[in-house]
Amino acid sequence: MKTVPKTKATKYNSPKRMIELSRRVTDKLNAHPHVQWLESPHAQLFVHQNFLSDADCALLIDMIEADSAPSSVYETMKSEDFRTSYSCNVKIDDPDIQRIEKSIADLMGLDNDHSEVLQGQRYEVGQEFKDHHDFFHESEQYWKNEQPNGGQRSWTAMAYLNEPEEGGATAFPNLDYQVKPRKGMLLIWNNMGLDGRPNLNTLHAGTPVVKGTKYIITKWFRLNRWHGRPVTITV
Ligand SMILES: O=C(O)CCC(=O)C(=O)O
Ligand SMILES: [Fe+2]
Repeated sequence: MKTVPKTKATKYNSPKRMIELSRRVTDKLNAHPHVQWLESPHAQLFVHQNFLSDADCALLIDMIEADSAPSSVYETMKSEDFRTSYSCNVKIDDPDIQRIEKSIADLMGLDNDHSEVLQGQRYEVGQEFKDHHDFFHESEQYWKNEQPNGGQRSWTAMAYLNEPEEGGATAFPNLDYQVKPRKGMLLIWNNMGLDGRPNLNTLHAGTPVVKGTKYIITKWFRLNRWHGRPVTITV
């Protein structure tokens, strides 16, 4: 696996604890009858084809749509120009959201309070999320702020809420994988390598939607407890 140059091991990125997490999650997922391992020597990726019910997909889409109304919205990443989709943090105190969040954390054997607030995204035709890593690049300025706020991102879970008519696949260029959106499907991967350090081969993109609309939810887990609260912007 291709990993980043060695940085100092701290409680915010501890490779030892990342390796423990990796074992815990892979054991849990490998034992699950409906989870498939997407075989790759370069990264740990899994898929659950039928994770979310149609009703849950519908209520999540409704929530993403409602959030785009000109009222009070949560917004964190809109400023990143490589991400042209519309994104929102869903209502964290909604009982359905809490149930869905818990079901993802339970499936993976991870603590829900180590994950960031569930994020919803809508991509219209032409919108995309260009090549990026979900882990934090520890040489960047933002890493200082993220350290006490849960530390490094460990695992990602993302679910497709619908199927755009064309385009919108999630591409992993270093792994030669393109995952085509399927309604209710959950895609899970480890952002760390087998050495417990950020794995550059997890580079991925939400490719442009060609026809239709794409809706997803993403959940990023941290090594430690996440204390972040979304910033509220009133439009
Ligand atoms: O839209 C996609 O397929 C990828 C989304 C993604 O990479 C993310 O939310 O971190
Ligand atoms: Fe991502």
